[in-house]
Amino acid sequence: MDEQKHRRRIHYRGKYPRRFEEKYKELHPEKYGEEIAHVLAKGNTPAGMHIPIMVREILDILAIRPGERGFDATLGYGGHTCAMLEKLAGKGHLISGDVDPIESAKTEARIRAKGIGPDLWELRQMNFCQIDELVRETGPFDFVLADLGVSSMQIDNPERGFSYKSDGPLDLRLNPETGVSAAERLAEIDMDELAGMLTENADEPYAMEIARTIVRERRRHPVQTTAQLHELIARALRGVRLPDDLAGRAGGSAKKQALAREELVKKSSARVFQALRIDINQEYEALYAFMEKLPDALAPGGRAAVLTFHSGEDRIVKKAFQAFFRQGVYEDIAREVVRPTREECRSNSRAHSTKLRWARKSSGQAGK
Ligand SMILES: C[S@@+](CC[C@H](N)C(=O)[O-])C[C@H]1O[C@@H](n2cnc3c(N)ncnc32)[C@H](O)[C@@H]1O
Repeated sequence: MDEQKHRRRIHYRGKYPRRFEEKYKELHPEKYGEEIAHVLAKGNTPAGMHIPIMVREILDILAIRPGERGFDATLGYGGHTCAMLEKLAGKGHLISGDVDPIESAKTEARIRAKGIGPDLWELRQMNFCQIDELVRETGPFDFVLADLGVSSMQIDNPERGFSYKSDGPLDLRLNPETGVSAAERLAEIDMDELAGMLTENADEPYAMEIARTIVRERRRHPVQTTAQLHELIARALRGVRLPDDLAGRAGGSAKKQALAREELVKKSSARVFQALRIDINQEYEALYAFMEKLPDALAPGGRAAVLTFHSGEDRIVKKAFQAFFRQGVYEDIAREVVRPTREECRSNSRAHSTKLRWARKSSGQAGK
């Protein structure tokens, strides 16, 4: 009995693990293979990993042949990079970029541990909006992939502040070594600009209520953690009428009404975090520049695929592909957005909102 208690104390300090590293056994795949398989079977992503989305569709579109040269603009956990490297079959060259120095270093170590050397694969810590500078050095690519947004490792790590689900500093920078954190941004932005940002970047229906509450409350308590921001969103929504769909489901039951309000706060929180992330990382500006520079980064006949996760991103990608197609720069583009299969969405809950678009550069075109 005593021995059992003693063993418990070693495994769990207190009823709940206090640190991210303790909570997630999945962070040590070598020790906890079974737990990881269990998490995957439930359609969830094990902590510290990212499951690549629409790999088969992307490989079909990019039609990579051994000997070609490519650029993966968003390395992340390296799932797509590894799938593309397999297609190269040891011949050709792939460069993978990412702005995040923290996760890139870990991914690089994992890829090098597979015995893949710099002659075949290189990492660049860079923003993909600088693709033109890269191409000046390397020459144009036969294939380019961009899988936008954030990786599961970034979202799941409370130290990065990407999610309200566990408390941590309100940072949200893809590269914490530069720029301002979300906490710093929230300390100085004025109310109208904040409301505008929430509407423009995430279609937040309660943008003004949330902006007003944040600006009023920050005088007394600067917003420095993810939990504080979540609490302010909940406070801002306390007085609002439940939208019809949630109210209808809740009916007259007080318990169901409370659950419906929780759901409302959860949805708004997800949107507010998304809007802030887009703002402080200047994601729309980066994507716009990337899409503008992409034609010159592709060799004649070169293929590009872009995965997006919300309507703001998809709009920029769609418009750029269509505009260059009309000019004859691309000889073909996706007429319809490509979506993940139902099976993929079931096995990876993070695939639901994914949209894939592609373009092929005209064979006769060197530059735009
Ligand atoms: C969805 S994840 C990519 C996952 C990856 N395809 C995989 O298989 O693991 C998106 C990645 O893009 C990076 N990223 C986002 N915006 C970027 C930008 N403007 N330039 C470079 N990397 C960016 C993020 O840091 C993140 O690692």
